[in-house]
Formats: sequence, structure tokens, C-alpha cells
Amino acid sequence: MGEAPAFFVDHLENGHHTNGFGVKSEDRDTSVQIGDRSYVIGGSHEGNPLFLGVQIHDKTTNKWSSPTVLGTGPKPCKGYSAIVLKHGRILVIKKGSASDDSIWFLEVDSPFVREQRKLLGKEVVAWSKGVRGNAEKPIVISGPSGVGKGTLIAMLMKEFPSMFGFSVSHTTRSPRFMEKNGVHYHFADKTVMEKEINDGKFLEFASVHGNLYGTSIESVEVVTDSGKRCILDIDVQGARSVKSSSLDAIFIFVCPPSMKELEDRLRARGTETEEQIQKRLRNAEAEIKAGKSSGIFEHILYNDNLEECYKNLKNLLGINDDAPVNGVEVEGINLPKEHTVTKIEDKIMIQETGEATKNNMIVLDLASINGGAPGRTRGIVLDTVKSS
Ligand SMILES: Nc1nc2c(ncn2[C@@H]2O[C@H](COP(=O)(O)OP(=O)(O)O)[C@@H](O)[C@H]2O)c(=O)[nH]1
Ligand SMILES: Nc1ncnc2c1ncn2[C@@H]1O[C@H](COP(=O)(O)OP(=O)(O)O)[C@@H](O)[C@H]1O
Repeated sequence: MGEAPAFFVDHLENGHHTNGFGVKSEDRDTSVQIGDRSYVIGGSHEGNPLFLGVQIHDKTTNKWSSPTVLGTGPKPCKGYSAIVLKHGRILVIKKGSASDDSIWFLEVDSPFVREQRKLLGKEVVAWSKGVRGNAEKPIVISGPSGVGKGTLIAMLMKEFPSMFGFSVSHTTRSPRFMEKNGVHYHFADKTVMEKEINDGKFLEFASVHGNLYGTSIESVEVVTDSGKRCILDIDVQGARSVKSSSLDAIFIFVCPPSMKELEDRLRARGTETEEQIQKRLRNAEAEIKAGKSSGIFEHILYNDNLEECYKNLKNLLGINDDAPVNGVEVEGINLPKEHTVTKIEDKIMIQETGEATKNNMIVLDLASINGGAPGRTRGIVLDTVKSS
């Protein structure tokens, strides 16, 4: 898909037009055209006033459709500017919104959306909030049951509580003694979880040791929004799905020193029945093989001596004793309530309008944006050009 020409900002003419659902679009709706399709952004999603609506009009069939909308999108507001970017994204700028909620990307044909469309077998679009600066990449940690993933992650979160946040997965397995719902896992009913997977609420999911596990899009967004670096403890199948998404993570596989040691650790943990231990050990061999040879993981760690392994983990994450470790500051983007938007190459010019205007212009440089749905689009550079 080619990039739209500059100055491509299109508000619906006269603001009123009846769509295929018999719903009147209001004058705060905004539409953009990509090929034969118009994407109309405005109103609410499926009658829910908390979610901004997205509808698609196909010129060739003259039909309207309501796509499945993935990710937590912007809350509806008074008006929007929308502009087509390359790689199947639409930049949506909210008028008169809070500074941490002003810049959004609606992905209509990104690799993530294409993948989800195939998976769910229906029309899909996905929201991703735009943030300034570059947060560190999320971390995916995989490895066989009992190798020490949870232990290593707990050490990292304890030492650097403001830097790392854990993506709390959903699972249909029963909670272990000491495991808390919403902290270690969201313990879920199978039917409910399957429905949510069908509704596109999950970034990835897999059947592991006879239970369903999955990472919801929201669980990743919650961590990213807190300015922390997201850690995902997921199996190899899940890691493969994340690898093909736009999450742009670091992939680490943890190996045991031997199968005998793995078995001893699983038994010593005392959380599984003998039958479950046997199942996990059977699966371990295939997981280790896949972990080492699949090309998914750029780092393999051996967890023999725990302290040494933890030190190696910190090293590969770029944490050493000399470097200060802090959370990432989440900076907002303050935009004028009334404005016009124009685009020249990767730069978006936001010009204040209205009576009390000082004619200052805000420039968003999108040349280095990265990440995207599910999660946040990072790397927006912001500049203010003052009128002389
Ligand atoms: N694909 C996927 N795997 C997960 C998820 N959450 C946990 N897992 C994996 O499921 C497996 C079993 O996890 P768990 O029952 O907690 O047992 P443990 O690994 O022995 O602590 C591990 O390999 C986890 O990495 C998830 O959201 N998605
Ligand atoms: N390097 C290590 N040496 C000995 N025991 C370990 C080591 N790492 C972890 N353990 C222990 O092994 C058991 C399994 O670790 P855990 O973190 O629960 O594994 P996972 O999350 O990969 O299933 C726990 O009882 C933990 O205390």
C-alpha cells in the first residue's frame, strides 16, 4: 500500500450520512480513504460509550462493515484528525484530549492485523497508542517447566521494581497454593477464555501441558502504560506467535543443566502431582530442542548456578552495576484543542487554530516510530515551532 499524499485529512462532508446500519454518523466523525475503502472513525463502538467506533465502507460493494477492534482504543471525544501513514496505519489525533491520550494509531493493514485477520477469519483493525521516546523492548522468557523462569523473573522484579512489569497471563489450570488471581495468573474458565480468544482479545495463546494459556493484549498494554519494561513468561509456541507480531521483543530461552536436575527441581517445588511432573518432563525434551533450534531465541541461558544465571540475564539485558536503572518516564503530548493537521513525508504539522491562537505549530516526527499493536507505538519525536 502506498503512502497517502501530503495534506490528506478528510472530514466527512456536511457531517451527516447514513451508514448501512441505519446509524447517523455525527459531524465529529472523521473518515480516511485507503484504496477502495473508507475508514470512518467516530461515535461509539457497538453502542459502548467508552470505546470509539470504527466502520468500514467498501466502494466496490457499497457495503458498510463493523470490524473487530483489537486493543484498548481512545475514548470518544469531540473530534479527530486522521491521516494515512505507510504500512497500513492511520494516525488519529484527538482534539481537546488529555496529554497521555492524544495520539493514536489505527492499524488497518499492518503485519499484526493481517496475522490476526487470518487467525480470526474476520475483518480486524487494531489500536495502538502513540508515546514519545523509546521504551526498552519487552522481554520474552521461555523454557521447560521447573527450569527457574519464575525464580529469575521474581529476582529481576524484586531488584528493579520500577523498571520491570510482569504480563499476567490467563490460564485454565488451577491455582497453586500461594498463587494469587490477577498477580501470578488470571485464572480463567475455559469457555470464557475461548470466547475472548475468538473476540480477538489475545496477543497469543497455546495449549501447554493440557491447559490453555494466553497473553491478553490488555496485559501487555497495562505494563507498557505504566512506563515499565514488560516481561512475558510464555512457552515456545507463544514465543513463536509473539515473534511474528509487531511486539519487537527480546527472546530468551532458559535451559536446565541436565534432565535429571530439571526433574529434581520439579519434584522439590512440590506443586505438581507425579502424573503432572511426568507430563512436564516429557514435554521438556521437545521444548528444549525447539528452544535451541527454532531460531526464535537470540539468547540461551543455562540455569545451573542461580546467582550466575541471574547475573548473565542482567548482562544481556544491558543492566550492569555502572548503569543507573530507572523506569521509563511516560511523557504526554499536549495538543491544542482546535487545530489543523498536515503531513509532509514523516512529519506531521499540527497548527493551532481559533481566536486566541498564538499560531504555534507542533511537529510530530514519525521517522523513527517502532512497536505498534498490540501495545504502544514508540519513538514519536515532538518539536514546537513558535510563531515569530
Ligand atoms: N503461550 C503461553 N504460554 C504460557 C503463558 N503463561 C504461561 N505459559 C507457559 O506455560 C507453561 C506452564 O506454566 P505453569 O503452569 O505456570 O508452570 P511452570 O512453568 O512449571 O511454572 C510454561 O512454559 C509457561 O511459560 C501464556 O500466556 N502463553
Ligand atoms: N539454579 C537453580 N538451582 C536450584 N534450584 C533452582 C534454580 N533455579 C530455580 N530453582 C528452583 O527450581 C524450582 C523451579 O523453579 P521455577 O522458577 O518455579 O521454574 P519455572 O518457572 O521455570 O517452572 C523452584 O523450586 C526454584 O526454587
